[in-house]
Amino acid sequence: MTTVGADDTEKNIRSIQELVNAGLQRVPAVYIRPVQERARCTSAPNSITNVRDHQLPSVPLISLSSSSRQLLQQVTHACSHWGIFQVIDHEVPISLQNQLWSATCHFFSLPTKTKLELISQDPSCPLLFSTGFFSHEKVKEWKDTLGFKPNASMNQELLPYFLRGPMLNFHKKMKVLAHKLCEAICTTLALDCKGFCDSQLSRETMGFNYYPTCPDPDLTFGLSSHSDFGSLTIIMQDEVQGLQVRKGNAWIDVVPIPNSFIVLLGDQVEILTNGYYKSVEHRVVTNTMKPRMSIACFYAPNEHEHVKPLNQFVTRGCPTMYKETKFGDYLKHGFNRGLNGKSNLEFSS
Ligand SMILES: O=C(O)CCC(=O)C(=O)O
Ligand SMILES: [Fe+2]
Repeated sequence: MTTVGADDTEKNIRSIQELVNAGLQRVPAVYIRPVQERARCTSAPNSITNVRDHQLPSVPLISLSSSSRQLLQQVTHACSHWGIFQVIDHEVPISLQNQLWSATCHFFSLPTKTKLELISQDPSCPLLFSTGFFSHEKVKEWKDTLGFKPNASMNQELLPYFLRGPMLNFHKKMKVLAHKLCEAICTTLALDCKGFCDSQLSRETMGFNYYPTCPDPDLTFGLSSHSDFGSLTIIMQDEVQGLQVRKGNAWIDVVPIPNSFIVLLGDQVEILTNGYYKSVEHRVVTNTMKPRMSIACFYAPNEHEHVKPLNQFVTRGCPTMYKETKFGDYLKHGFNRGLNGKSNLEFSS
């Protein structure tokens, strides 16, 4: 087994997966979190309970084939107490999910050089491969990501042949699911569904995440604590546990359930509802045993859209908590600042 020393790995890092496959035995310095930010640290001033130490509630599980009354009750509960739920009976064919998993596994099994060759430099190519979350982040995340940003003028021919079909078909099915979920959420808020969903789901992106095994999971995160910048995120995760959500003072594991999706409320829902529904803080921890993969579909307003609390959520007893902000500026601020809990909401405060 080759040993890759920390010093070899700090320049030009393109793929953490490649370093791990080459036998990396220590976490390189650029991936090491300051002590107070680590997952298991109990001496941090605002330290929160380690999820494994206590008997904690689990993330709500909702069947989309429930009666509409039951469905709305469950969505109301999940959105007002959690900002996250898992759904089953969603009508996204398991065969399509499996096709996309196989294609994604194949992509991540390729050498970094081949991965990069598959991603065209043509500006109309909607794909981007990266390590960590941002190219300029101070401490890197323990993950590699293939980002997909579909748009009307993208050249589909530039998508790698083995990913093209499953990716585009899955993206189409997930849009239908996103609308269904958004309509349920709107109904619980007594809002005009069409206008709300059309604007909040108009910017679509997908992230294919690969979290390699880590020699010392206590030192690093697959993805550090954050809330999503957009409105709604739907995640398909494999059978390897790693995603955790913050509930009060505890981090709770989102336990993998076969043929389910995870639904998360993002910051724009919190802004529009003036904090009535809140975005959920979440993170991904790594492990020494098995790599983890997830596919996240992000829905958000267009970048030119201005977002502010809707009138019906602003009352004398509940004055406006957020100022009007252009979503493009919110996004830019978040990307420049990096992931840090729910702090990006301060930009709109
Ligand atoms: O990998 C996951 O389960 C979570 C991914 C995530 O939170 C994100 O990409 O924003
Ligand atoms: Fe996220």
